[in-house]
Amino acid sequence: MPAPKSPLDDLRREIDHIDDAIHDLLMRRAAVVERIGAVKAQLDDQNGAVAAAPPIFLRPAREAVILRRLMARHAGSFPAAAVVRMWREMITALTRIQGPFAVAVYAPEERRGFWDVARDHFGSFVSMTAVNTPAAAIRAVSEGTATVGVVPYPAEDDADPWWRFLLSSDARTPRVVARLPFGGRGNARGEDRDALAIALVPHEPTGDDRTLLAIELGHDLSRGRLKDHLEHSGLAPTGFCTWHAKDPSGPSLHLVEIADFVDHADPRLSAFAERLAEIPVRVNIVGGYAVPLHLSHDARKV
Ligand SMILES: C=C(O[C@@H]1C=C(C(=O)O)C=C[C@H]1O)C(=O)O
Repeated sequence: MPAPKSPLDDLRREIDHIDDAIHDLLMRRAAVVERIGAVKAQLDDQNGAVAAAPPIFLRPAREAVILRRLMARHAGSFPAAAVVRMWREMITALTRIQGPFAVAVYAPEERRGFWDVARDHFGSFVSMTAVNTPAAAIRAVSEGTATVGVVPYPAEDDADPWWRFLLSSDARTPRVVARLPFGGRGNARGEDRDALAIALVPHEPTGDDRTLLAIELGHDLSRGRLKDHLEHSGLAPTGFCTWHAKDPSGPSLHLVEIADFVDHADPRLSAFAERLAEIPVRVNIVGGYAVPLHLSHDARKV
């Protein structure tokens, strides 16, 4: 006599069908990503990319737009933060089928939190190396041994800020391209501040962005005045870090975060330079990032 049917059997069969459908879609998505990779490599060739430099397939802005769009339609009991984690694992896994991908993370013994947020963002199967200084992460990206570097979000008290090394407009100087975590810290260890991802890809707009400007001033100027000049030029600052070479009254370098996407052609930058006509000024776009998601579900708050 056949065993009586358990009420679980039908439901589990339904799960098996759903899993097949999800799996089919994942395989289909991989095939489309491969086609996108081929188009990107072709475009890179047409744009005369340096032949010796392998194409970089990562597009952090597109990734942010994908996740924002999904979170806007998300409903039901599936935790939103878990959806983001699954997509993050998938996106890097698929970017890796387009071409090489490796991450260099500033994660010395006592700062393991950066390793965790990098792993949450780039997935658990990507090649990831811990380095002991942010400068080493920058070097790895610049030399091509890493596709992405993960460095601490700048802080006011940094004695030797890493962002000073991103001032060159040379094609091998990495740009800031993302802020981590993008979908909440989850169970990442430590209370480290956020991290920034750097890579040799352009800073692209997503519709909700921050831009990091490095402003070199020939004479010292108070932060209040600098802030006024920026605001009057339409560039609303949301954060400041200042670095003085040696002499506090001499030239200073400011890293200013602007609450918008800004590129070199932005008329607000020329308006700003005009306002500062009497002071030698050099503005460098260090990159920027898509504003991270604000998810109500975070493991720490449960
Ligand atoms: C597929 C692409 O390449 C990468 C993979 C993405 C994805 O899996 O959706 C998104 C952006 C890129 O980092 C793309 O550029 O669209």
